[in-house]
Amino acid sequence: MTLEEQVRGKKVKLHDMCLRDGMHSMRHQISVEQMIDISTGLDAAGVPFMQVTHGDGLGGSSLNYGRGKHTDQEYISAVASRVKNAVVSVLHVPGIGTLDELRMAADNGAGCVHVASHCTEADVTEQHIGLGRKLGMDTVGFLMMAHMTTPEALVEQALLMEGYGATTVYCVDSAGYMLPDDVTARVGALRSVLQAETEIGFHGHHNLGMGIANSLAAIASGATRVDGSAAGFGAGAGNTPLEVFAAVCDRLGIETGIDTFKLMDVAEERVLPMMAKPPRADRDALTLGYAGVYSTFLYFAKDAERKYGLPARELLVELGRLKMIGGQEDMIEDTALTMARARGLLPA
Ligand SMILES: C[C@H](O)CC(=O)C(=O)O
Ligand SMILES: [Mn+2]
Repeated sequence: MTLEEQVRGKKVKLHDMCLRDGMHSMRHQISVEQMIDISTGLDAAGVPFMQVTHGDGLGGSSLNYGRGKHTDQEYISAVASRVKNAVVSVLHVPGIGTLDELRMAADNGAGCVHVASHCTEADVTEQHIGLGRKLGMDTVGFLMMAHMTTPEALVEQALLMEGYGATTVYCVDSAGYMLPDDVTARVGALRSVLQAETEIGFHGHHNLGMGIANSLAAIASGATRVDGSAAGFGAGAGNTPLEVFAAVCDRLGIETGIDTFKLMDVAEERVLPMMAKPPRADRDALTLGYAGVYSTFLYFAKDAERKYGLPARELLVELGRLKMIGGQEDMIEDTALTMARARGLLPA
């Protein structure tokens, strides 16, 4: 079967990430006014879900991850009180965010939660998925850095999340490392084992320029939810550019319910002007995808380059070799210092 034959007529829910994943590229400094401008535009374009929080999710505003311009509560309440149809979602990483913060998000109008863990650590999500369900939220298990484990092992983790109550489970290509066959293997494995009523999602990064191709592979393998960002605004080289993906879906007969021209206008007129630096696969962002490194490490590595004269690309390759994962942001500085000292860039 051709790809078109595999996907034509499928119904897919697109989820915009520019106001959450894009936070990484803005060092978490998006203003409430920008949030309102963009979220109301996305809503009018018919985007069914949009995510709003600090880039690292609820409670992310900290020394380790970077302080946010506003609190999560300010962002969530501002957006949720203005959008008419879209569901406002939050990212929630147990250990960064607390159960109280999840309650706060629901109280302020968030209707969906992505409960995230590293792809081999789903057991930390039990209480949080349970609370999401109890609060009546659309509760999603979000398995990050999914390239670091096998399809079979990913299925085991997804089964845990499903058992805790997640009604959707995501395969997350946090590093933008996967190629379409990697996505097909993982999403296909999830689809063949999880219950029929459990939805499968895919969240891509565009570090190797594969966001669109990988999202199509996910749909062909059974995913019904796909994340992307207007104007591609996300960590690393950005997420799957949502307006481009919506246009591709139109061409292939995939039903998204989105007004593609309106979404293009939001990307062009509201998101693009906000970006200090539009994400692109420069040599550092490309290295994330090439070496399988967490996309959110990009700006930390660029900071280390400025401070110590250590090429960001070389630091990222080392972080990949050390298999550093989300939550180990403090180790970026540590590794940079070790490398800089070893190279005589700093006193021993
Ligand atoms: C905290 C990360 O930005 C979550 C995410 O979007 C990813 O893993 O990708
Ligand atoms: Mn992401």
